[in-house]
Amino acid sequence: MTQDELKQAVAEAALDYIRPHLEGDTVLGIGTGSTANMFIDCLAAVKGLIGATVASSEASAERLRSHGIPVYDLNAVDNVAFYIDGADESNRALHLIKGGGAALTREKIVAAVAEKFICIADESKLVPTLGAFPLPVEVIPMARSHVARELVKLGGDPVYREGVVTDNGNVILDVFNFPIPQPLATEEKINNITGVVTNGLFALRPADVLLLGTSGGVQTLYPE
Ligand SMILES: O=C[C@H](O)[C@H](O)[C@H](O)COP(=O)(O)O
Repeated sequence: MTQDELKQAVAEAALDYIRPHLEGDTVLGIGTGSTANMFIDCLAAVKGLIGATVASSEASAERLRSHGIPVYDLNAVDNVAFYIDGADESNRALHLIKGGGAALTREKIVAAVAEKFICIADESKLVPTLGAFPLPVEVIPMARSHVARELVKLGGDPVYREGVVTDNGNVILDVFNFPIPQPLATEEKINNITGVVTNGLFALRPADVLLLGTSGGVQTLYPE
């Protein structure tokens, strides 16, 4: 199976997973990226079963609206039942690296609010140790050089993602050559650098379930 076919399979599996829990007023959190886009397209077929969505990026909000699916401001909802999103990497504890599409901060906010975070990914994303994928860090623009120097002190090799401005008006540093054996400690350490908005590690709030697309079918993984 191609990577796109695996992503389509997990998007459909996510819909099957949440469908029995949908009530007319259920609010869903929707992630960002190619896998989340496939989920949005699946959701369109059952949009009458949900109340509304909140989106982790302007791009996802636009795609949801194009299907006639209502998108609310997060401040206007009391509860988000499920957050469905992809990832750039996951380990077996379901700690993730996210932000390849620069949406990490809003993704982290919606994930923090959600009762259950369902991660959807193809099998290439499951790794023993996080960090082969460069870790995205969202940074206030004036702090870029300072944060880069601090990331070098932590042992990484930060690279400015040229030409990218986040939905929040900030910039991204991608940290290369930075294996992450202790995601919780690393997430906290990087977030403590002045000028960092947040980093793409989701360890303090990991996924609750990973639907992993493999050539043998979709596997349902829980944190180990
Ligand atoms: O900022 C982007 C997000 O964290 C995405 O969830 C992540 O990059 C995975 O994207 P894709 O589903 O396109 O591989």
